[in-house]
Amino acid sequence: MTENIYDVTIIGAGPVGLFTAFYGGMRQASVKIIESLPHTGGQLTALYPEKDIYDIAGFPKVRAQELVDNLVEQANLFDPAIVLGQAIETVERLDDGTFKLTSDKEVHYTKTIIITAGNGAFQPRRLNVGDSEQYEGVNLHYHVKDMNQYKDQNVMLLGGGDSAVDWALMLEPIAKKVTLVHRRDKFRAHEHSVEKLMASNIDVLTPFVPVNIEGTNKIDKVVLEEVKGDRKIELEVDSVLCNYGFISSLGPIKDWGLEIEKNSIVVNSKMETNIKGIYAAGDICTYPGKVKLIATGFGEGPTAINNAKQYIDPKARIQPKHSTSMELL
Ligand SMILES: Cc1cc2nc3c(=O)[nH]c(=O)nc-3n(C[C@H](O)[C@H](O)[C@H](O)COP(=O)(O)OP(=O)(O)OC[C@H]3O[C@@H](n4cnc5c(N)ncnc54)[C@H](O)[C@@H]3O)c2cc1C
Repeated sequence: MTENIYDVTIIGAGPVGLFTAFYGGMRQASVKIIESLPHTGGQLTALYPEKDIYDIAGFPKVRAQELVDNLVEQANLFDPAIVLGQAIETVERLDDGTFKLTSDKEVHYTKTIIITAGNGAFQPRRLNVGDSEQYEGVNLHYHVKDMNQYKDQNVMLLGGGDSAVDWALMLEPIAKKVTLVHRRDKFRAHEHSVEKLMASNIDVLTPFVPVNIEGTNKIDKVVLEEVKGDRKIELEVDSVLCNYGFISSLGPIKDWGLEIEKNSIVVNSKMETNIKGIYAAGDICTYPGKVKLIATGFGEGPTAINNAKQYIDPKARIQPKHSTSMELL
């Protein structure tokens, strides 16, 4: 079993988790990173992939998803194990001092843990209309895994943010027909995308909400109702893509015995929590003067790694060698 015990397991593959994974590799730790969503990137990918960020050191401007792609490329220099689609639920310290982490699907063994869980595990906000739950993964989806799955289909998208509008635009050339339904006349998405939407062949239905779905083995029909009106529309669909955003919750991590203050994990200047061997960094952690920014998390991750390294091997230096002295490839 020893080969399955990682030096560091990072919970959460947001920007801070990804950079922490890179840094762990640079300090020659074996690293596993576990994320509840089916993709990396945390808030950047889930909430604002197309927005430009201006306060990342060295980047006058960078698109959120581009920053995530770069962080993944940087982390992959050291080949960390990346586990997607698993929310970590419980932790147990074993007799030899290592930890056993249990997700909703698997167990993981590790010498140290760095929690970079942001606001907690992200889950898509669900449709909750009729018995919609039974169609999840059949023809009701919350993520696009493969655009070609929608080839020549009648696709209905629900939502008014960037994800809904961007996916509608991307699916338009592939699907037979795309309908976008939003409960308000005004879209929250980027102005430029909304302009493109209005000039496209996408059927935009506002202000409408789905009130019922009909089908047997899959959703065949969606019933829409006008908000504050009495118009009803029934539309036949092949697939429904719901983009109502995400909800996040610290969930079971709250019960691990960690010191929690206002939904954040209390750490000291070494990023240590009150449980030896467990560290926290990024939006999830708090200490006097903490600010929740990507830039601060990018400093906290390396601090956590350097101290975790010394926890595993008391002879290891906290102060790392400079990356410029590393020979890569
Ligand atoms: C609209 C918007 C604009 C922003 N603009 C800026 C900006 O311009 N500059 C800036 O510095 N900051 C900005 N921020 C804030 C920035 O996004 C956060 O500070 C940053 O995402 C924090 O990174 P993180 O890695 O700590 O957490 P997150 O990005 O929240 O990632 C945490 C990840 O951990 C996962 N996770 C949580 N719990 C578990 C679990 N139990 N098991 C497995 N996985 C788990 C979550 O699913 C999530 O993917 C913005 C935020 C928003 C919403």
